[in-house]
Amino acid sequence: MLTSQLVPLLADAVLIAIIAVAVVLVAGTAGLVVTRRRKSAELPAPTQPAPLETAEPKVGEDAEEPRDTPTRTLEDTELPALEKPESAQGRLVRLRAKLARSQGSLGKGLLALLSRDKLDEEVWEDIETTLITADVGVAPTQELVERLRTRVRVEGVGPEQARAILREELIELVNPSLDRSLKVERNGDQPAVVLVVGVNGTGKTTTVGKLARVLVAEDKHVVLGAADTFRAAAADQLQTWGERVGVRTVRGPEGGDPASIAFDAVKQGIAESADVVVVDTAGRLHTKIGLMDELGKVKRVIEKTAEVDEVLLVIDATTGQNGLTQARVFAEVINVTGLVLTKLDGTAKGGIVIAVQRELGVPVKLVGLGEGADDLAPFDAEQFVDALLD
Ligand SMILES: Nc1nc2c(ncn2[C@@H]2O[C@H](COP(=O)(O)OP(=O)(O)OP(=O)(O)O)[C@@H](O)[C@H]2O)c(=O)[nH]1
Repeated sequence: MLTSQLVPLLADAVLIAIIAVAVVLVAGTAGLVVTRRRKSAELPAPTQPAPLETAEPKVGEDAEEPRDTPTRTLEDTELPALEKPESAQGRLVRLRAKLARSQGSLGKGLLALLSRDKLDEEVWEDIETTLITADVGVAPTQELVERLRTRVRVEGVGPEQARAILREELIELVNPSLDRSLKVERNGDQPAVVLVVGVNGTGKTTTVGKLARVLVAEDKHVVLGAADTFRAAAADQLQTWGERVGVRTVRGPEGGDPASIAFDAVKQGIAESADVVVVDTAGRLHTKIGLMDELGKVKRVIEKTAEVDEVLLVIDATTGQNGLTQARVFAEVINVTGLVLTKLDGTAKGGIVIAVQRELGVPVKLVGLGEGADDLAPFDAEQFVDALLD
């Protein structure tokens, strides 16, 4: 009896419990959905890509006004004007005054001594001292004094002859017969390659920049290689030089392998059908064997694709005898084909031109006469001597 009464009661309780659980579950799910909806309402809606306009471009009367027509003006798109570098011819003429100013004491000093009424031993000694002080070097000085003595004895001298004789003998000493032309002509379908080397701070990067201008003035298509990965600012410096005259600079990561950048620059030169690729290298002390060996590697790697036509050694004219030592060591590791004497504007020691050519048997091809963009000139023996005697 009791059981028969309890069973329906239990069944009711179970039913109520099931209904309660069901209600809680439904309410919970609804709550979650609401919370999710709220959260997603707080996030920005995912952006749907705008449908692509597939309209074909039309021509003639069918063509629509380009979307950006009203804002596109000539001023908006104008590129910065490229600089027009000064032509190589006539640079030394312009720079002659600078040369005369810095080297005046050498030329005019010699002329004053040689024009004396009486040329005794003391005067000849003073002539020797003047030449040695101007870094002409001992052997060339003795040679010159010997020749002057002979000519004075044979021809006699007044002030006019003194100038003429001195001019002739100085030109002879600077050697006008040397080939000072830069090898910057394409070899078949390949660009000429110029490698610029030297110790730190001699003016390599500046010289490469200035040389690019000389070449652009000759209508050459130039590519620059920033293989000085040692000095952080060198690549930027070079790129700025290049951009001013519309020349591309190939560069790599800071501290990267200079040989691979040189290689890439030459490859770029070939791809662009350039006339000349000029490669700047890091300044290296001639006493550091590892760095000097690296130069040989840079050259060999370039030679996998192209011939190296010029290796220009940059020497700071203000460093005197040290410049000669550098020249000697560089020439031992790489076949130097030309010398660039920089900072001739900052020293009275122009005699280094004679000394360094003698030392290497390689001609001075370019001279740096200032920090101005066009203050690099092809070297010319006669004009150089004329500037000394001006
Ligand atoms: N007065 C004068 N200064 C020069 C001349 N050539 C270069 N310079 C200056 O010399 C300094 C060094 O020049 P850089 O071209 O940076 O020398 P660098 O050999 O590339 O230097 P590293 O990369 O450190 O080896 C700069 O201040 C140049 O402006 C020149 O003919 N006359």
